[in-house]
Amino acid sequence: MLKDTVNDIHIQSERVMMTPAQLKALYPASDTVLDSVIASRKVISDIIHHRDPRLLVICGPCSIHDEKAALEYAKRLRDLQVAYQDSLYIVMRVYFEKPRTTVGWKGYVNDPHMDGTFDVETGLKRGRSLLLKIAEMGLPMASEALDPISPQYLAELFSWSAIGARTTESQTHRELASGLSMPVGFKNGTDGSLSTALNALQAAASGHSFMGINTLGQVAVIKTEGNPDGHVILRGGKEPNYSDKHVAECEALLDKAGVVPSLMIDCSHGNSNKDYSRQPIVADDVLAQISNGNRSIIGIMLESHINEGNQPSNQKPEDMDYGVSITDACINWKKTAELLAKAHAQMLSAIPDRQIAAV
Ligand SMILES: O=C[C@H](O)[C@H](O)COP(=O)(O)O
Ligand SMILES: C=C(OP(=O)(O)O)C(=O)O
Repeated sequence: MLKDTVNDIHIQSERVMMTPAQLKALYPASDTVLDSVIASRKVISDIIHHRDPRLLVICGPCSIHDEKAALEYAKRLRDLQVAYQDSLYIVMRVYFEKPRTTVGWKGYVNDPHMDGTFDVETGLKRGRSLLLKIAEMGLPMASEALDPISPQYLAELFSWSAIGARTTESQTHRELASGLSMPVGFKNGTDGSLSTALNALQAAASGHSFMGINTLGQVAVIKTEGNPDGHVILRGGKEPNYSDKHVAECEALLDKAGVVPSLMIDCSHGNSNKDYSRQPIVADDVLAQISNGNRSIIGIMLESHINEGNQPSNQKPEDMDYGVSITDACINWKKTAELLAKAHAQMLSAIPDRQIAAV
């Protein structure tokens, strides 16, 4: 075949995929699962709007690469979710799509075999099947909305989403967030810029019209209503930004913009200086702020796995250590359980003071 010298000159190949509707038919969600997703999105919205005084905890591996380990982690987390439900609302990070600073493995959907074969359709199938298994345990799940097409395949099973530090400034992601069915947190920029997240929050609260796909896989103009459950996530940048001084600065900006004074602190990434072992230090500081009367902090994020640290992603799956992250380093299960037990105790004492009127 003659190579077209005008169009697609940098495209090597294309593969037509099954539609979102076909994937959903292959891996259908039961009414019980869908009801629990609806209920958990409502709880999270209530926390963001200060109608529920509990602390939202988005906790789990930096990325999913192994179904067995993900399910074992989910079972353990579900036990703590039930045990601490009076004080914490625990949601598992089930991150299938990874943004990269330059290049690297882009996640379970993009390359599920981790060998550069980019078997996206298998990634979506495995992803949806795993989400259903975790949802059936009754554990709500969180993701990063990175690819603008994949939500049609997977988003109905997520209760919370993040727009990441590398995409908060992107119009595509703001439009996407404006139409997502769950609450969305916007990270500050990788350089620490708060205005990036604040602008995103405001942009996504508005309705937009943009090109996307529908559930039948057809290209469509999507008209959205705007997402009323946006909030900022402080994740640090050139320096950490979780201290009371940084929180006060963010509160002042939210106040000036007339938006709901709700923010989450990511204890990892720039806030831990990318040293996973610092996450409990950040969490301690945040919990102390809450104990001292802070009202705007509605949640924390933790990168946690069964075993600590991380390992290279370019090994054969059989050579990989079980339950160890292949992207950012994570705290292990023991540290996670200790941290959540402490958070539970501190939030139980703080909750009576957090019973403030709806915003
Ligand atoms: O949370 C994960 C990482 O911080 C993010 O995907 C960027 O990773 P990278 O800098 O290793 O590419
Ligand atoms: C990529 C992530 O975070 P950030 O956008 O803050 O780097 C993440 O939470 O996985």
